[in-house]
Amino acid sequence: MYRILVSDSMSADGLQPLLAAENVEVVQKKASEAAEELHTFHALLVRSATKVTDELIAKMPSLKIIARAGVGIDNIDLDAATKHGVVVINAPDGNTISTAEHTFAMMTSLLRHIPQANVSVKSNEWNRTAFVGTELYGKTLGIVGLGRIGTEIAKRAQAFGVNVLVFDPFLTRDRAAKISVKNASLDELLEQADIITVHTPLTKETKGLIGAKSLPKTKKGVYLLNCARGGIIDEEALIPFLENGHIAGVALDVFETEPPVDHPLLAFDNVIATPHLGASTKEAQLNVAAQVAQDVLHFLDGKMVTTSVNLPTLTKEVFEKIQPFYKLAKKMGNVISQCMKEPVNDISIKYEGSVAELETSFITKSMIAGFLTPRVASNVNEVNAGMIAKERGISFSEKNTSNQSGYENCITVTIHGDQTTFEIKGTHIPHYGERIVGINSFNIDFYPSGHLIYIQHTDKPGVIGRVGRILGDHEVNIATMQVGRKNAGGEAIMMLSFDRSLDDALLTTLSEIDDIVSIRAIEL
Ligand SMILES: NC(=O)c1ccc[n+]([C@@H]2O[C@H](COP(=O)([O-])OP(=O)(O)OC[C@H]3O[C@@H](n4cnc5c(N)ncnc54)[C@H](O)[C@@H]3O)[C@@H](O)[C@H]2O)c1
Ligand SMILES: O=C(O)CC[C@@H](O)C(=O)O
Repeated sequence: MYRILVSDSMSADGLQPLLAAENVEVVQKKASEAAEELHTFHALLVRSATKVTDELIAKMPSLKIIARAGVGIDNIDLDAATKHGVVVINAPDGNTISTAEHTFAMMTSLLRHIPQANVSVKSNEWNRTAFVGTELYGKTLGIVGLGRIGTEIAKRAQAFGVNVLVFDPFLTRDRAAKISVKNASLDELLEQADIITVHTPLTKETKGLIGAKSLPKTKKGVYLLNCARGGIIDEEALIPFLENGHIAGVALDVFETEPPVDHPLLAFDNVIATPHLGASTKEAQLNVAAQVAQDVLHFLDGKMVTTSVNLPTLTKEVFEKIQPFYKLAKKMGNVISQCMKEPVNDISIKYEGSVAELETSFITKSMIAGFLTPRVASNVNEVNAGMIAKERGISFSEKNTSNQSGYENCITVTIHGDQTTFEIKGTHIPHYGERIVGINSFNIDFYPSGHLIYIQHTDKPGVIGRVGRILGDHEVNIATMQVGRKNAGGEAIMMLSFDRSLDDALLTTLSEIDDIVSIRAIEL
C-alpha cells in the first residue's frame, strides 16, 4: 500500500486516477499539519504553496517521488531531493495555454486601463478621458524566453498584428524562423520593444534581468509584464522609472514575495496585479493534477516517467530497450564494490555492440548506484548516484566504442582504486539473461545473482578439491562453479554460487587454504 500526501489544493477530478487506485491511500492535508505521519508517505504532491525543503524531505524517509502540479519547481529544493534519492516530476505543459491567455489578458488590460476603468465605473464615475489607451496593433512586443508559454504568446501577438522580437539564448535560428519571430540580443529587445514580457524560469541568470541596468535601455513609455516568476523583473528597480514616467505601466501576476504585503508598487495607478493566477483555470488545474496523478501511479508501479526533472528523461520505448542493461550494470557495479575493498578514485564504463547505440547515461548511473550501495549508508539510486559519487571524490566517465568484444553487446567497467584496478565485463543474451563474462582479464561465465564467493588463487592441483571438501564438510552445497586461469601454474580465479550465504567463520577457514590469495563473499 502506497501513501500519498497531497499538500496543496488540487483539482479533485484530476486526482481521480490516484483516488480510485487500489493500492494507494491519498491524504489531503498540508505537510505542516501531517508532522506525525510524514515518515509514512511514499509520494508528495504539491503546487507552489508548499515549500519542499531539505528539512521536510529528511523527515520523509519513505519518500520516492515529489510531484509538482505545474511548471516551476522553485519551491522544491531539487539538490536535497536528488541527495535523498527522490525523483522530482512536474507537469510541464498542462497550464501553458492558461498562462499565455492570462498574460495576454494582462497585456490588453494594461494598455486599455481596464482594471482602473472598472473600479471607476463601479464608483459611479463615467470618465472617458482618463482611460485613453494604446493599441496593440503595429507595436513591437519583446518576449524574454521563448519556451512553451513564450511561444503561445508570440502566436497570439501575431494574430493581433504585433511584431515579435525574442531574446532567448537557447533559441535556434531554425525555431525562430518556424514561429516567424525575430531573434534579438537582450539590448536590441530592450531598445526596440514597446512592451516587454518575461517567460523564463527564475535562475541566477534571469534574476533581475529587467532591473536597474537594463531599464535605462528601454523605450520611454514602455510597458512591462511578469507572469513568470517574481524577481525576473527587479521590483524595487521599477520604482524610480515609474515615478519619472519612463515606464507607462506594469502588470504583475507574480511577486518576489507572495503574497506581497504593503508593496510600494501597488500604490501606483499604472501598476496592475493578480494573485498568481496564470494557471488558475479549471482546465489547467485539471490538466496538471491529472498529469501528475497519472505519472505518480506509473512511477509507483515501477514504470518510467518522462517528466522527471532530476533524472534523464526517457520515453517508455527507450526505457524498455535499456532495461536489461541497466539491471546488468547495477549488478556489475555491486559485484566490483564487494570484491574490491579499498577506496576508489575513478570509474569508467565502456559500451560495445548494440548497447552502445542506446541511451547509456542512465545505464552508467545505474552501475554507479550498484557500486555505491554497499559503501554508503544512504539510499542510492539512479537519481542521486552521480552526485554521491562526486561528493566522495569519485570521477566517472563513459565511452561508446565499436565492438571488439566478440559478444553482440558488452559492458566493461573498470575501477581504479588506491592500490589496484578491477575490471569486469558483462553481456545480456536475449531470452537467456545477464552474464558476467570477464573479471580482470579472466574469461568466466556466471549469472550474477544470489550468494556468491569470488576466490583468487594460484593454479595448482588440489586447490579446487580442498575448497570443495571444506564446503562439503560444512554441508554447504555448491550450486554452480566457474573457474578461470590465464596460464598453467599462474593466477586463477573461482566463482561459486550457493543456495545460502556463507558465514564469516567458514570464509576464514577457506581463506586459510594454501595458494588462496583472497576470498570475497558477494551478495546480490
Ligand atoms: N503565473 C503562473 O501561474 C505560471 C504558470 C505556469 C508557468 N509559469 C512560469 O512561467 C515561466 C515559463 O514557463 P514555460 O512553461 O514557458 O517554461 P519553458 O521551460 O518552456 O520556457 C522557458 C524559456 O526560457 C528560456 N530561458 C532560460 N534562461 C534564459 C535566459 N537567461 N534568458 C532568456 N531566456 C531564457 C529557455 O530557453 C526557455 O525557452 C516559468 O518561470 C514558469 O514557472 C508561471
Ligand atoms: O500552482 C499554481 O497555480 C501556479 C503554477 C505556476 O506558477 C507554475 O509554475 O506552473
